[in-house]
Amino acid sequence: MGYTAAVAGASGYAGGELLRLLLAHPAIDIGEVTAGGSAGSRLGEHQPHLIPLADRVLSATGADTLAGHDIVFLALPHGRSAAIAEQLGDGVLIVDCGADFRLRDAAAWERFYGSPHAGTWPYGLPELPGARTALAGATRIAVPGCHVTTATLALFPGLADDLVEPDLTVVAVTGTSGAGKAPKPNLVGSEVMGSVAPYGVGGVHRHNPEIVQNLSGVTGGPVKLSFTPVLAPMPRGILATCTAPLKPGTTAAAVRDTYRRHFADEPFVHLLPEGTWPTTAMTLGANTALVQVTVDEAAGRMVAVAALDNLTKGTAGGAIQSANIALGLAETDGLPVAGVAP
Ligand SMILES: NC(=O)C1=CN([C@@H]2O[C@H](COP(=O)(O)OP(=O)(O)OC[C@H]3O[C@@H](n4cnc5c(N)ncnc54)[C@H](OP(=O)(O)O)[C@@H]3O)[C@@H](O)[C@H]2O)C=CC1
Ligand SMILES: CC(=O)N[C@@H](CCC(=O)OP(=O)(O)O)C(=O)O
Repeated sequence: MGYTAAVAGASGYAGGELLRLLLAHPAIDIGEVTAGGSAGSRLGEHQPHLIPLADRVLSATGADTLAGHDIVFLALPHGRSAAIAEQLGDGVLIVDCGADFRLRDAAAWERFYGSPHAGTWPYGLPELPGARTALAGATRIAVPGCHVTTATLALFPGLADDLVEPDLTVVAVTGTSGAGKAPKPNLVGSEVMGSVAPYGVGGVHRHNPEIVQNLSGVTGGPVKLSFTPVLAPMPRGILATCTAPLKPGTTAAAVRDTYRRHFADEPFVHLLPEGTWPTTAMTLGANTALVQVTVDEAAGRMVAVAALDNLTKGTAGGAIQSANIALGLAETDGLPVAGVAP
């Protein structure tokens, strides 16, 4: 059976990546494409790489333009999803790339986002234990933040198998497209090029509570996290270096075996061969997350590194993967597994 999907925020980075992937999806056709201030203009003005869609005209984002589709992908600024979802009703699958429905803890939401909590939707990270069951048949999906997907995939097997203490450090280097298309003061070209810069330092980044939510869900107990994002002069990609203290008796072989087992049946998450470390380049344009793990004996810590493309597995690809599960399609439909190299 064929489905039709609308994409809201089609002029932005996440919307553009959704459209690129949906063009190759065997069971989903592209319906309405919508935007904010760009409504009325040709899609080709904003996404010149999407040749087959160049002459589509962006419409205004609203329940009227988004209604009548089987699926609505929302790639809008935070805070816009609840009103749209309410007006569209229950008979449509809504997949929100924004943050509005990711957190379960309303107090944490208010502390990090500074606005009232909209609610919680089934969480779109299929590889997390139990997630596929919650996603099957869902009509609402909250797509994780891109740093969150990277850190969660790097760390959850070690925590799930009780090999490490839940006292975690994550340093995640990210490309600039994670910040969206709208101009930002710290994203002026001459300041980004030729330099790397930390931001959101000291536990204040809004992905902190989401990483903790995922990993404390795995351990069933509290999780301590120090998370530092670092902006790098590249358009796409995230590489997260994650460490945790080893529990007594944990060996390098046990760590490797655990990661191999957890990812064995995953179509998109792979433990690389021993000695090969992930790079962002290996994942560009693919829905993959590539992981390597080792033990730093002298420091007594596990070191897990994960790389992914923030716009693909980190947003649009992850959104489509979860939508495939919700609709009962093959999870891999329309999703590339090979990156672009060099
Ligand atoms: N970029 C990434 O790596 C990731 C992004 N996300 C999330 O995806 C969402 C989109 O992000 P991204 O694509 O990067 O952002 P962009 O700034 O690139 O795009 C934003 C889109 O939203 C539209 N828009 C802006 N304001 C309004 C409005 N008031 N009403 C309707 N449409 C509006 C814009 O249209 P117009 O051109 O008309 O302004 C544009 O299409 C965000 O919630 C973000 O947090 C999630 C994970 C990772
Ligand atoms: C480089 C950069 O600024 N990246 C963004 C993360 C993008 C993301 O995952 O977005 P949402 O959680 O907003 O959906 C950031 O760190 O805020």
